[in-house]
Amino acid sequence: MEPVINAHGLTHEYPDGTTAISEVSLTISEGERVAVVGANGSGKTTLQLALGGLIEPTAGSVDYFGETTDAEAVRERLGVLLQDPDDYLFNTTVREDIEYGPAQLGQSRETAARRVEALADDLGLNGLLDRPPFRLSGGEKQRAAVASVLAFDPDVLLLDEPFGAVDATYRERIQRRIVDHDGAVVLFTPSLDLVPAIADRVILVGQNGTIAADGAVREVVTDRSLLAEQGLRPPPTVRLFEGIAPDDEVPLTIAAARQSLLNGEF
Ligand SMILES: Nc1ncnc2c1ncn2[C@@H]1O[C@H](COP(=O)(O)OP(=O)(O)OP(=O)(O)O)[C@@H](O)[C@H]1O
Repeated sequence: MEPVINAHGLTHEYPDGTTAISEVSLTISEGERVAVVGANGSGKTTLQLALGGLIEPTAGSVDYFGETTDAEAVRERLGVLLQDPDDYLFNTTVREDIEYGPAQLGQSRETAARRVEALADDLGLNGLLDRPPFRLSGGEKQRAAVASVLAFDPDVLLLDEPFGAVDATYRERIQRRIVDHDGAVVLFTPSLDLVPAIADRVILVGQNGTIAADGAVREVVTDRSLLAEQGLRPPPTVRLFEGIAPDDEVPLTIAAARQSLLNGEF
């Protein structure tokens, strides 16, 4: 698989002297779904900003799509969703916010309108499209921000906690959109709970902004001592089946756990 992001020795120190990430090297390949997980303050957001080309790291570099090119040159292929939805919603109406990406990319009005309509249907934004974004609730704003990033169908999604404020219905829909996305997805989250349902690979950011682990989901989420060292806990099914199912068989999602119980496997 072609690399879509290649980071070499990324280190970032904020002006007050805090080193937020330290010597991070990683490759994300085409079509991969990766969760970057770490405790609060471990450096996930800083890493996202550096990978998305939104900060200039103190040291190291990032290149994209197998070429030595910077984020500016590939801006329209990267969909970066930051923690605060207000960073995305700056037009007069929600509709204009969602149409903004496709319009910037020169897509036709019809194509943009079709994508807006499909996203609005799926993410429950239909009744909200003509409202100013500041008149939305927290969860509605988050859904609108997710829609605005998905609207231009980027080759790489870098998503910081896209469902923190969102209820169960829309959490599932956003989850499905992420899983069905054709390009690469990198999800930044402080919790492993939803990770097995979304990602194939987990990168653990240690408390000092270095990479503590990088591997297949099962391998990382069943390593209890490693997770405890990083202030994290395994997903619910791994905790539930501890001592009941071996690590190489333990169901990693609620759906898989239910199926294995129905089958009388454990
Ligand atoms: N603008 C800033 N100036 C100085 N230090 C900062 C700044 N932003 C973040 N930090 C510090 O850098 C470190 C990493 O922060 P970062 O926001 O990247 O962590 P995070 O893993 O995203 O945390 P959370 O899960 O709480 O969102 C923390 O120690 C934080 O206090």
